[in-house]
Formats: sequence, C-alpha cells, structure tokens
Amino acid sequence: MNPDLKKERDGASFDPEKIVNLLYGGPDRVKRKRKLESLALNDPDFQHEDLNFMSREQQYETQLKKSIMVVQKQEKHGIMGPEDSAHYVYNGAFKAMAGPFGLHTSMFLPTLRGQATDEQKDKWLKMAENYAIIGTYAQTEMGHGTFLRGLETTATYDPHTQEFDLHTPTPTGTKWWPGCLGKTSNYCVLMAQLYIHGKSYGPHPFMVQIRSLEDHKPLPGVTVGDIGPKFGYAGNDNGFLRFDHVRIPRDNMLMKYSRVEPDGTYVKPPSSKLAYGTMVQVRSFIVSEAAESLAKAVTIATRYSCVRRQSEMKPGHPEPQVLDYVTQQYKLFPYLAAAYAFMFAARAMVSVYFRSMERITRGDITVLPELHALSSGLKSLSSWVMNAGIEECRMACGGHGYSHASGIPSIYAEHTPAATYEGENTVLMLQTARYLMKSYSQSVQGEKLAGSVAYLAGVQPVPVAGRTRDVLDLQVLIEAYQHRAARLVHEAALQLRKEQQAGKDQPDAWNATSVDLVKAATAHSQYFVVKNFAARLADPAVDSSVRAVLTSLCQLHALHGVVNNSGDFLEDGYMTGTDIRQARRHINALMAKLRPDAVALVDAFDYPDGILNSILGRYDGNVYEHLLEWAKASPLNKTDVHQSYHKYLKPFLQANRAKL
Ligand SMILES: CC(C)(COP(=O)(O)OP(=O)(O)OC[C@H]1O[C@@H](n2cnc3c(N)ncnc32)[C@H](O)[C@@H]1OP(=O)(O)O)[C@@H](O)C(=O)NCCC(=O)NCCSC(=O)CCCC(=O)O
Ligand SMILES: Cc1cc2nc3c(=O)[nH]c(=O)nc-3n(C[C@H](O)[C@H](O)[C@H](O)COP(=O)(O)OP(=O)(O)OC[C@H]3O[C@@H](n4cnc5c(N)ncnc54)[C@H](O)[C@@H]3O)c2cc1C
Repeated sequence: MNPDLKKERDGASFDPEKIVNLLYGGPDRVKRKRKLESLALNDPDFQHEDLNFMSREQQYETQLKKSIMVVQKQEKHGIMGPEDSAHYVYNGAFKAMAGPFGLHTSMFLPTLRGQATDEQKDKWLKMAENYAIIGTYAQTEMGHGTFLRGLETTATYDPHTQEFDLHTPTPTGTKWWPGCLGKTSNYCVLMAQLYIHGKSYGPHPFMVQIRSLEDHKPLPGVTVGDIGPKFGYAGNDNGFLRFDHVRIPRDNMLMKYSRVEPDGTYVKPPSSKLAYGTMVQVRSFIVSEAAESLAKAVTIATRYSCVRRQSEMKPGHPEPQVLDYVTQQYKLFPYLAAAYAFMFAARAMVSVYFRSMERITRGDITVLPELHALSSGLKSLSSWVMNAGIEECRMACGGHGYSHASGIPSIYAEHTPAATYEGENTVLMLQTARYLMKSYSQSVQGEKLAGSVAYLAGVQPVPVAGRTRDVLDLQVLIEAYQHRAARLVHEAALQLRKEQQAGKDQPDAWNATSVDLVKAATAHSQYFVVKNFAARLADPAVDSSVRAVLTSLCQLHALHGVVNNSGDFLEDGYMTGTDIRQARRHINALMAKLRPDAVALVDAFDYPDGILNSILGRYDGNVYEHLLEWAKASPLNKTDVHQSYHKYLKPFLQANRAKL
C-alpha cells in the first residue's frame, strides 16, 4: 500500500463501511453486491486483454462472447433482478462498458413487459427472457431522434390481409443508432407511424423479426447493418435498418394501450404518451448511471491526487500531494459532493418511478406528467454534471489523465452520450419547463399544486435588504434554492406572456423564452437534488460520524451551486453580496474540513479495482510501477522494432543519411 494513501485512510473521521451500507441499503445487500462483483471479476472466463488494446471488431466479438457467458452464468448462479444484474453484469462483467445485449435488457424486454398484451407476452416474452431471440428498440431515424412525431417509417394497416406493411420511404427515414441492431439482434421493437385507411395515428410500437432464426441473414425486404465507429461504445453494434414493404401480422402491433381491430378500427389508448413508457423508465434509471460514472471518475482522481506529488509549496520542503493544493480540492470536492447528491437523487427518482408505475398499472395515469417532468429534468441535470465532472477529473490527473491507463477516457466516452440518448438534454429540460409553466398557470388560476411543484404556489417575499443569514444552515440553503426556482419559473412565465403580448404566436414566444425556460427547469431540478440530499441526512438511522461528514458534503454541494449561479440568487435581492462572500468563505472552510476524509469518502463508493479499471485509481496507490507494466502490454510494444520500421522508416532514414 502506498504510504500516502495509508495515511489518508488512517486519518479519516469515519468508517467508510458505514457509508457503504447507507449507499447500498445495509450490510446484507452490501455483502451480496460484493459477492456478485467478485464472482464476475474473478471469473477466468471473463478475463481478456485490455479492450483499449483491441480493434473495434475484436472488442465487439469479445463483448459478445462475454454477453453469452454472462447469460449462462447468471442462470447457473441464480442471479436475478435488476439490482443483482447491476452488480454482476453491468459493473462486474462489463465494468459499465457497452455490450451487444445491452438494449435487449434495457429497452427490448421492458417494452415487451410494458406495452404487450398478455397474449403477446405469452408469445414473445418467454422467448426474449430466455434469449431464444435477441431484440432492440428501434426508434431513432437518421433524420429524427428528438421529434418522434416526425418519424418517417410507416406501418400501414391492410384490413384485407390483416397485416401491417412496414416501409422506409426516404433515406432520412432509415432507423439509425439503435444499440445492438447492426449485427446482433434478430428482432426489434419498431416505432413507426401508424396509418389506417390513409389516416395517420402517430408513432406506435411493433414487434418485428428482422433476421432469419436459421442463418441470421436479414429477412426479405430488410436492410440492416452497423453504423460504424463512434466516440465510444465500440462493443455495441449500433445499427441502421430499412424496410421495403415488409409485411407483419396485425398481432405484431404491441397493443396493451392502443389497438387496431381486424376491420381497421383504431382503439385509442388512455394517454398517447403511454407508448413512450420505456423511455421514461430508462430516463429514471440514467440518474443512477450518471451518479455512478461521476463517482468512479472522482474516486480515480482523488486517490491519484493523494499519490501524486508535484512542485514545491514551500521552498526546500518535500513536494506536496497535489490534493493539498486548494485549487485541486476546488476541482474535485464539488464533484465528490455532486456524486453523493446524485446517488441519493437517483434512489429517490427510482422510488418515484416505481410508485408512479404502480398507480399507472392500476389505471391512474394522472401521475404520468409529473413523472415525465421529474425524470426528464433529473436525467438531464445529472448527465450534464457527470460530463463536466468526468472531464474535470481527467484534467485534474494532469497528463496521465489523458492516458487510457487512467480509466477516465473510457468512463467519459461510454457515458457522455447519456446527455443525448434517451432524449437530448435541452429538449428534455424544455419538457420539464412545459410542465412547470402549466403548473404555474394552474396555481395562478387558484388551483392547488401538489407533489414536486407545490412550492410554485407563491414566490416568497424577498427578505429585507441587509438581513444576515447563516448560509451554512441547510434549511436556509434549501429555502434559497426553492426561492430561486420559483422565481425563475415565475419570470420565465412572465417573459413567455410578454413575448406573446408583443405579437408572437405561442411557438415563437416559447422559442424566444427557451433559454430562460431551460434555466428555470434546471433550477427546479437542482432544488429537488439539494432538498433530497438534506432530507436523507435527517434520517435518524444515519450514524452521527457519517451525518457529520455528509452534512459538510451537502453544504458544499449547495454552496457551490449558489456561488456558481450567484446571479440567480442575487438578482432580485434574495441573497446579498455578503451572503455570497460568506458562501465562498464557507466553501474554503468546508474543503479544508473534508480534505482528511476525501479518500475515505471515495473508498465508500466501494468500487473495487477490477471495476474502476484504472492504474491511477488503484486502491493500493501503487501507480507508477503499474503504469510502466500497462504500457509494456500495448500492442506496439510486442516487438522492440515494429515491422513498419523495415517498411517505411528504415529506407527513409537510410536515404536521408545517404544524401549527406
Ligand atoms: C421531445 C418529446 C418529449 C416531444 O414529444 P411530442 O409528442 O412532440 O410531445 P409534445 O408535443 O412536446 O408534448 C405533448 C405532451 O406529451 C407529454 N409527453 C411527452 N413525452 C412524454 C412521456 N414520455 N411521458 C409522459 N408525457 C409525455 C408532454 O409533456 C406534453 O404534455 P402536455 O400536452 O403539456 O400535457 C418526444 O418526442 C421525445 O421523447 N423525444 C426524445 C426521443 C428519445 O428519448 N429517444 C430515445 C431513443 S432510445 C435510446 O436513446 C436508447 C439509448 C440507450 C443506450 O444506449 O444505453
Ligand atoms: C450512444 C447512443 C445510443 C443510442 N441508442 C439508441 C437506441 O438504442 N435506440 C434508438 O432509437 N435511438 C438511440 N439513440 C439515438 C438517441 O436517442 C438520439 O440521438 C437522441 O434522442 C437525440 O436525438 P437527435 O439525434 O435527433 O438530436 P437532435 O434533436 O437533432 O439534436 C441536435 C440539437 O438540436 C437541438 N434541438 C432539437 N430539437 C429541439 C427543440 N425542440 N428545442 C430546442 N432544441 C432542440 C438539441 O438540443 C441539440 O442541441 C442513441 C444515440 C446514441 C448517441
């Protein structure tokens, strides 16, 4: 063990195990988590060369082989349910890297479960759950991802044959991006525009076989392939798909909510948005993905910052650990705090999701708008912060952060698309804003608001100027976030009205106000995160040493947000210049307070080395010796003299020497 890291751990004010238990739901679940992770990490069948040293084809093949073994071993070991799979499959076997069965489990199966009738489930779900067929979720097209009503692929009902005719009418209508489609899937849930008797009914889900179950060749009329290399996701065959008048039986429309009768009569769903249910589910879960990815990057950068020594802080003194530079703390600690904040927010989001789904399943769809607004806002906020945080962690590791040996580039490349997939972040924030505007105007009309928007009912009066307040007090901070969100919603609503009064129609007024609207929706989401973090600490079951350190983190998270967005808090005089100055001072004091606990706080995320996959973030801190070992394994080092020397460099050098 590197002595610096040992000293850090010895000096912590709390036992990290207590936080591990808090984060993962108690000792029994922690035990299970560790057992499943180590089962996967130590399985010789899952060992392979570093993916960074492989070509894309090799990565795909390796991940496919592993995916198959994972399915077989899950059955053998009785690993079931999403929590077990997250530990064994997602983190353990795949180290959160994309694999070719990802979309089968994350969207294909949930769509069948959520959108198919009981008879359809009997027909397909068992096959899909048992991997007799592999599927994906094919919605996005080359021309449209965001605007679902603009999808071009058509499903035209023919009552004579009781079939749908699937067709891709244009190049831009080509399905483009669906994960695991290019080479792996033989089925997909296809989102296509439903047409009956020449009338359009909007996008609907269809179960479609695209490849032969005998030889895996595309079925007649189907063109399918891989879209080529991307920023990351090398192990995932994101694909394209086209149909040339392919016919499928009427029963292949997923008809839990809307139906087409044999004669072509369309039966409306209780809400047209129920067809978008899988996206709501995945968005709710992305908050957790964002928190985890950020936590991993922060773990790597924090441990490395204690091992790394650089420069002279005081002349003649030994080089300090770079984490002792306050600027380094200012890079990392706010993201450490944010990782915790989003871990708690993720758990709250998932429980809102399950509570809402329980009501929706009982036929109560009134909860859908709030669920959509909350999941859209939190998905966007968490993935934005994750992206900024991972990049900050990379830079905080200096030059070594840029190497794949740090593990950070892979974390970034694999998770940065969370800001785009499952709904582009700005677009989703505008969905949250839409709900906020509606709620606000209901409240202005005297309706009582409930749930996450109840606070919009009245913007609190601005306190008397000069009032001093303790900005370290979490209740004061929560009220400040609440006030800011309510005010920004109120101001965006006024601006929207002003634009309309100035003669713009509603869509133009909306567009003109959209920067304010995104800001308001972001503030609303941040308020939720801060309030939820503080609420988690109020739980009497939380150990006092843990509460103390997490309270500092919560304060840091909230104060950092205040300082970073100080204009929002100052603009109407709610906060004062003195408050902001105090906030900055408190941040410095909190960082000094958290400094001795930094390593214990990242240890408490409980990511073993096998999952972090980082030389810089090793638990034992033995960074330098392993860096060299890792580089030696690089394919370019297989021989001392690379074959290209004989082909190119040798004749070039010889010719140059001969000229002298
Ligand atoms: C942007 C919108 C939301 C716009 O939809 P629209 O029908 O044009 O709606 P609108 O006119 O703006 O609003 C109409 C109304 O529908 C509501 N609504 C919209 N979506 C939902 C929902 N999911 N649940 C519940 N309600 C929803 C809106 O809030 C509106 O409500 P309102 O009229 O205000 O009461 C939609 O088209 C959309 O969701 N686009 C994003 C597409 C997306 O997320 N694609 C994901 C593809 S799969 C993927 O990326 C997998 C990656 C996984 C991986 O690799 O790991
Ligand atoms: C790695 C990865 C995996 C994916 N996997 C799948 C999958 O399995 N299945 C699937 O169907 N799809 C998948 N997708 C596609 C993904 O869901 C879409 O890319 C995403 O929904 C964004 O849509 P878009 O590409 O059309 O972006 P665009 O909408 O074209 O976005 C471009 C810009 O336009 C802006 N913009 C667009 N509309 C508005 C608006 N109304 N108001 C303000 N600004 C706007 C956006 O904010 C953005 O800045 C995947 C994508 C990626 C990157």
